[in-house]
Amino acid sequence: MTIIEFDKVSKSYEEGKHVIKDISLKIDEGEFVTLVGPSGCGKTTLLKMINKMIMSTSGRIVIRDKEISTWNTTDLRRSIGYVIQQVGLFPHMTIAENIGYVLKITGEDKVKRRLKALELIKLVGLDEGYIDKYPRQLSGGQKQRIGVARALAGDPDIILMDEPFGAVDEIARKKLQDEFKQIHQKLGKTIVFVTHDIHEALKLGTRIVLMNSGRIEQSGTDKDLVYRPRTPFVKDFFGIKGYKALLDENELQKEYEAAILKAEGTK
Ligand SMILES: Nc1ncnc2c1ncn2[C@@H]1O[C@H](COP(=O)(O)OP(=O)(O)OP(=O)(O)O)[C@@H](O)[C@H]1O
Repeated sequence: MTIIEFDKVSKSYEEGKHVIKDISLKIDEGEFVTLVGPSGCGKTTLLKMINKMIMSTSGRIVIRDKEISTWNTTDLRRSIGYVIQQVGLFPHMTIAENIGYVLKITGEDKVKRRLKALELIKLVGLDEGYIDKYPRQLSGGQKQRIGVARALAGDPDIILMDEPFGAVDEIARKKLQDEFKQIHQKLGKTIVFVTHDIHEALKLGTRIVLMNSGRIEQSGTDKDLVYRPRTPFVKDFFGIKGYKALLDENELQKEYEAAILKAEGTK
């Protein structure tokens, strides 16, 4: 069932200069949609229109069967998790308090908030011992995990993520991706995830939406985009990186071993 719908949506920040151009897109419940494309193509603008952080200039946006202008902004935002690159944890609050913040606003008692924080900290792969620490005592990757836990605290059915793993190192990033993919499979939330990283987009998305200058160039599965590109732009964008991303770890290992054997044979 459709949970987010864009119907001929456009956006201009300056008169006559559209950064989103007539986009129509339907996202079903439980989908993991990655928005990918070159810098400035409009990914963040499109994402922020879902929780009313940016208003469209024309067209219709429908969230859970309700036209966006009829949503109370606070209600809408509380029902949608939001994770960005700089998670912005409150420095003077413990991790438990940070995770439980939304629940505090909605009136949950302290015991329930702590139980929820404990459940979520484990879900995002951290030891429960971290619960009484402060953000400054955590690494960048750990802070991102708390950002994810906090976004899940209010049990939203939609989660928006804008380059959430962009600032962490390569190894931590890969681990976060693997774990977050599992969390999605387990919880079945609808995720809209902005990234400029081809590998990340293909690995995480059940559907990948490639944007180009404010339009959708192609939308489909990883195989659709890499093996069946509809335009030269799609083909060029994914290129060899796309093929590599679709090879699984075993195939990559085999490729690597074959390259070594070949190199040794030519010594
Ligand atoms: N508040 C704003 N005022 C004017 N122009 C803006 C504003 N925000 C974004 N833009 C412009 O709109 C276009 C799309 O920006 P957006 O941030 O949505 O792109 P993006 O694909 O997310 O880029 P990136 O990958 O670099 O973050 C860009 O040309 C940008 O300069």
